[in-house]
Amino acid sequence: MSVPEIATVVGSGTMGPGIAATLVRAGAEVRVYDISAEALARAEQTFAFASGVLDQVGGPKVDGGSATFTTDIGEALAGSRFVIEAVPEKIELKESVLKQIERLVGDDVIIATNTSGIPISDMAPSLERPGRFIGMHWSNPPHLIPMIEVIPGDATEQSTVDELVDIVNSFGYHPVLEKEIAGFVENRVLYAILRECVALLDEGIVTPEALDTCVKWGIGYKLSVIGPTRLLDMAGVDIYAAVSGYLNKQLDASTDTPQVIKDKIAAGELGFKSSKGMYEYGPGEVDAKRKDITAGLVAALKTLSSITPV
Ligand SMILES: NC(=O)C1=CN([C@@H]2O[C@H](COP(=O)(O)OP(=O)(O)OC[C@H]3O[C@@H](n4cnc5c(N)ncnc54)[C@H](O)[C@@H]3O)[C@@H](O)[C@H]2O)C=CC1
Ligand SMILES: Cc1ncc(C(=O)O)c(C(=O)O)c1O
Repeated sequence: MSVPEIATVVGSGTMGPGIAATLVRAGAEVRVYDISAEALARAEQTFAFASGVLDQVGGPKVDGGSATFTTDIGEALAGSRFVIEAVPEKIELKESVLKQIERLVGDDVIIATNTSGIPISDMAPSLERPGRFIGMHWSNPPHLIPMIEVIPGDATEQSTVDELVDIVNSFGYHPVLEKEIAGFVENRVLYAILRECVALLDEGIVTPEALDTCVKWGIGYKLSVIGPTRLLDMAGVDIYAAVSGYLNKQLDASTDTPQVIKDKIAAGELGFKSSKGMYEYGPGEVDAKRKDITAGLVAALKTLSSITPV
């Protein structure tokens, strides 16, 4: 199966435009919908940027893809064969948007959610046809991270799972089929790392710059080639037993969002979007960092795609 001829992206903030660019490159006629005209205007620009990045990467391209941007949900969903919801991570909002979508599409249309980790079965009861509802978790930036978690809920039909796996394969991404669990797999791992990182910073064990160097070169570089399961074999399962025996009980085990992060939110220090977060950014610096991150990911994607999978 190829990517559906007509697809709709609902919610066009950080994730929507890159998702749309990926689907368009795979040949789909994509309608991008958002309730906010301002968000859509920004999305047109980020979509164009993401499409340019995909040209730079130079992967397979299917002719005939196109994108239109609209604040009219009926227009966005008319004739659509596949819908990906990417509105903010609030369950009540998602449920109401999902219901709205379901009323406007055919019975056999797949409705996927890009939730970062809300269990699919928690949202499914809001739908009349939960069999066609499924988790499709893209990673940020979605046009450059070629892995998508596919998460069926209790009521998701097997045909929905199979079709989504085919769709993900059709644009050359790696589908990762998982059993349902809060946070799914990627964010459980990422948030275990981030919890420890924030604790180490808060305790003054390491500076932000030194932490980033340590994790990027000591862990990220290595894991981008070998993966954690293989890493256990390379290090030795006996080493893991020896170290985890004394270390696991010392690791941060807090269950709430750290106070230092709550303080930053209260101060409006949200990161790139407010020019101050964990770091502070001078004029033009956020754009420069975004460009460097894109260039780095493009180079790494090309290299990692060309090496033997381990
Ligand atoms: N930002 C990230 O790194 C990642 C986010 N996600 C998930 O993807 C989803 C979207 O995240 P972001 O793009 O970061 O959010 P965002 O806040 O940047 O964008 C959400 C967009 O949805 C629009 N919206 C709000 N209510 C709407 C409605 N009723 N109908 C249509 N559009 C509506 C907003 O105007 C906004 O443009 C969330 O569930 C998030 O957890 C998943 C992977 C990575
Ligand atoms: C900090 C953070 N949180 C969530 C996600 C996600 O995948 O949902 C990401 C991401 O990189 O995609 C993230 O960086």
